[in-house]
Amino acid sequence: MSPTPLKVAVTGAAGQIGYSLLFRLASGALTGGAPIELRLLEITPALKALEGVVMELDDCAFPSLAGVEIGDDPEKIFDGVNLALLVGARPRGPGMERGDLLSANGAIFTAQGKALNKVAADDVRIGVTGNPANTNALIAASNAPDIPKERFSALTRLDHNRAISQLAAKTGAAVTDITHMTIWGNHSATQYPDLFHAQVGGRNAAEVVNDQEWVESYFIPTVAKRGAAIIEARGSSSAASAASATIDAARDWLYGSAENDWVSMAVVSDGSYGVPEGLVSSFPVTTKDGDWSIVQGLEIDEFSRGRIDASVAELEDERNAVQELGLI
Ligand SMILES: NC(=O)C1=CN([C@@H]2O[C@H](COP(=O)(O)OP(=O)(O)OC[C@H]3O[C@@H](n4cnc5c(N)ncnc54)[C@H](O)[C@@H]3O)[C@@H](O)[C@H]2O)C=CC1
Ligand SMILES: O=C([O-])CC(=O)C(=O)O
Repeated sequence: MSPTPLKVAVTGAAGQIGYSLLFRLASGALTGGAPIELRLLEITPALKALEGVVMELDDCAFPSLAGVEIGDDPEKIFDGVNLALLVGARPRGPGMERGDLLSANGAIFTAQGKALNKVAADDVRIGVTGNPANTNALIAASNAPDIPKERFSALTRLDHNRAISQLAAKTGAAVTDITHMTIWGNHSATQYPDLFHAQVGGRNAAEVVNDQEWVESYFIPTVAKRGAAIIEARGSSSAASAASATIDAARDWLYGSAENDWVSMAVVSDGSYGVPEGLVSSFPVTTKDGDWSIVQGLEIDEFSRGRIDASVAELEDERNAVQELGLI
């Protein structure tokens, strides 16, 4: 008998990220080919477009796709889901920061948090991609009091992957030689991609690069502002790379991160590294069997401390703003 399919909800399924994400999920990229059932949530006016996407999913005849359900009612779509990928939200346009989306998108995550609280499976994990991702995860978690807060995370894996790619290009190493990369803080222009703990072929990345000017003036801003550069070039925000990172993050969370390495995930802070408890902030984490733990004991020098603190201060401002809006 084939195993019970993993029930995965995707919100905003008719959007640009959805158009890449659904086909990767259905082809087995998350489950390694084990059966997956897709539960796709959209707003009512987008359901017709979503029907077209489902026709295309059918036409791929993916062996691992065990079923697809679509709808506009979160309580129906989230019923019994083991994983919810919350992608659906308005993207930013040119000249906007992701934080500008707080009030527009915050309400979506209040309603979805409540629905997940009511109907999701007991083992549910919730990954938030929709921006501003960290604070949307905080909103969803705050509205789902029966789901442990550790089950919510926000996506900084795209930033993590961007940082790996930039470091590989600079050093001539293969991406597979880059390990121990960390994104700290918010998925925003204040994020801190940290080269001081990263490694290239087992050697300290900052020492291999040996160019603090490149780190400060090129590497950090290129990674932190990559989303804006893509919007500028493409006219719309990153989609296929965001879908790919959403899968990388979910796969590692459910099935475990690589031995002798770590990944970046925005998770609820327990106070580690001076990040106030309760904020959803990106940390170096290892994952195993659906649980994550923050890597402990890393030395944080003055430069890194300043960068982490600046991003965390922005997260505190976002938390205050959504508190004032009554969303948490
Ligand atoms: N964390 C990250 O690394 C990244 C996050 N993003 C964010 O992901 C989000 C989605 O991006 P795109 O797919 O490009 O946007 P899009 O506009 O193409 O698609 C969003 C979809 O969400 C749907 N939607 C809106 N409200 C909804 C609701 N209440 N329930 C269900 N669906 C709803 C819309 O109808 C639309 O089809 C944006 O907020 C974007 O900024 C994008 C790239 C990277
Ligand atoms: O920049 C944006 O608005 C979309 C996004 O989050 C990213 O590409 O990192």
